[in-house]
Amino acid sequence: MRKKREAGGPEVSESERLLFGGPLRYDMGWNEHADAFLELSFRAMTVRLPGMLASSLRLARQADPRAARIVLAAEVGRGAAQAVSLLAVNSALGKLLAGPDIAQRLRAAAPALVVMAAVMLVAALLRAASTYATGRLEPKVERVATELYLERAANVELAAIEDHAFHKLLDTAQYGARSARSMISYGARVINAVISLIAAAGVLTVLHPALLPLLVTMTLPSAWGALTNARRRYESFHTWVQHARAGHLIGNLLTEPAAAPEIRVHGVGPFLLRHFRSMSETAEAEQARLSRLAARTGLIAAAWTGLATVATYATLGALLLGGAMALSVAGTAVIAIRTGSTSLDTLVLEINELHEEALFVGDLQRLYTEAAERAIPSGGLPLPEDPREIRFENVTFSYPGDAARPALDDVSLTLPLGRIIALVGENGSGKTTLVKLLAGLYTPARGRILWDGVDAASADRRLLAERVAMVAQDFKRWPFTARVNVAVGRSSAPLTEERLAASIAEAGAEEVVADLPRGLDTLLARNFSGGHELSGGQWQRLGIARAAYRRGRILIVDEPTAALDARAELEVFDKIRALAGSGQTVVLITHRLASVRHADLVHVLEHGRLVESGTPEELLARGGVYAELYALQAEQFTARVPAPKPA
Ligand SMILES: Nc1ncnc2c1ncn2[C@@H]1O[C@H](COP(=O)(O)OP(=O)(O)OP(=O)(O)O)[C@@H](O)[C@H]1O
Repeated sequence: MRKKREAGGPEVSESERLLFGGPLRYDMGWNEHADAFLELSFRAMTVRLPGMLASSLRLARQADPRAARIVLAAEVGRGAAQAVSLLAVNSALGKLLAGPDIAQRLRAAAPALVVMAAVMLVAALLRAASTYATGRLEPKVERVATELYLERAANVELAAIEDHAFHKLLDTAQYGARSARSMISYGARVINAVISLIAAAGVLTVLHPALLPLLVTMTLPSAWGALTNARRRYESFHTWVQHARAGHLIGNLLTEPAAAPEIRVHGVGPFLLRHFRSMSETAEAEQARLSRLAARTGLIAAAWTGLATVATYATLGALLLGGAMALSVAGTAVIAIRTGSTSLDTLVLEINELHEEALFVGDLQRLYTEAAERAIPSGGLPLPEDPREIRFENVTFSYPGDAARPALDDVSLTLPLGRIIALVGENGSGKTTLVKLLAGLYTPARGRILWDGVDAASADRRLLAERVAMVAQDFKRWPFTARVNVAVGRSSAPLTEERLAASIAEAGAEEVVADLPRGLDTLLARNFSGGHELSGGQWQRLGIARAAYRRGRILIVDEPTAALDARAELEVFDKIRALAGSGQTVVLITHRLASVRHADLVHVLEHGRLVESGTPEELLARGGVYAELYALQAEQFTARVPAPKPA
């Protein structure tokens, strides 16, 4: 409990409450970390060390096997060089401090001194090789890890992307690739420090058995301090990652073009700035808390190290005084203790850094695993080549966290292919949800969606998506050229001018393209130099062109004319009708009931339930929900048009 409060830091700021409706801290309940990754005890870390090194090495080998081999060989070589160098020092000191004649002693020590020089040269060369190979390796490792992250994230079900817990993982795992990069150099240094430590420890044990435990005692406090701080930093990072994202969000809102007009007209700038400052101050308070604790831990560790150092050198002195150790041996011992404690200090720090980075890489690996589990399944039954109809059979679907209010409730309906089918209903009645299920973006909680006899749940999802082209209500306005904005409808197909021109004509978007300063090569992103912005209606035409470019058998258009003027609306519906005439299935969602009269079949939804189905004429004649909505809209146009005044 104490840890939880510690990481939670200051109280929830007013800004968090007002802008985001509550605290933006992830709850760091320990049960979330069943794998005990946060258990940062020295023993736990040492046990995990080989695994961490192995995972770095695996990534490195995947990214650039040659560079990985060079780094590994160079670091092992450097460690070995240090061992040889210590032995040479020992031998040189032994020769220099024993014997009568100084010239003779120097001669005797010369081979050892030559060995020391040669070893230094080799070590320098190895260091250069390692620096070069590490520098080559690091960006590649980061790229490989990032690619994996993006690939897996792009391939999960839509429901996972909308799931809060998965989003947290996406949030934290994004730092993993950078950590994977850093792990390379930390890993290399750890290997190097381990080997040189083994060398120093070996030499010390040979010199006197008491020296090794003393060396370890000297290093333990700094190990403890580094570990304690690392755990605090990691815990805090996890708790605060969402808060940090919100801070960036406010910062971006202040500069992005989409928000710029409202910021100026409504004077939102100072309001956002105030909250940016307040959120930053809350985050700074957390940083200050961490620094305060780090300083305290550092002081305690330093006091213990000081005591241990005094004890070590006092022991050495006592051994000398008592005649238990020769002066030359004591000299080597001092050097070995210094080398050893430096190596051990470095080792502890590097392991700690490695471990801290490994925690983030651990997040990344958890994301890889979870994303693989939640990936859109591959394989499955083929769909009928030319199905006659798609049937929804008692389909119920709720959005995650909203099971009490199903967005679709026991819906059974038929979508005959090759026709225009309109979905009608008031806001929130479930029309968009229905087409998302049709497109395979969600799967029903209950019931089935049958393509002739084949259940979409057991069908190959990629084949299903192949058949569908969709202009969603909030279709993506890609910040790329107009050409890409159309051709992205089927990015796997080779981009041909004929197909582009045909789709643009089908969507009636020729004028939109003709008006662009550089035609199809115009960049449709205002915030880049040379970028151009389209109006809502112009974008909508391009959206329809994109769907036409896709050439899916089933065209789903959700509010295709919402942003179009009256003339353009008529034109777009004519185009859509023409498409249906050529055998294309059109599933149309619209609130403009005048446009629905050309549909072959209309399904009316209300609160997630199907309430009426039939041709527009049948529904009008029935006098139900459709007729009521139709009458409401028609009323708006029955007012008499004023007669022109006589001249
Ligand atoms: N991604 C989502 N997560 C959670 N709830 C959602 C999501 N999308 C829609 N809903 C909810 O599901 C219900 C049906 O929404 P849907 O978008 O299907 O309605 P609609 O008929 O298309 O409405 P509109 O005419 O306004 O476009 C609504 O209550 C809505 O709040």
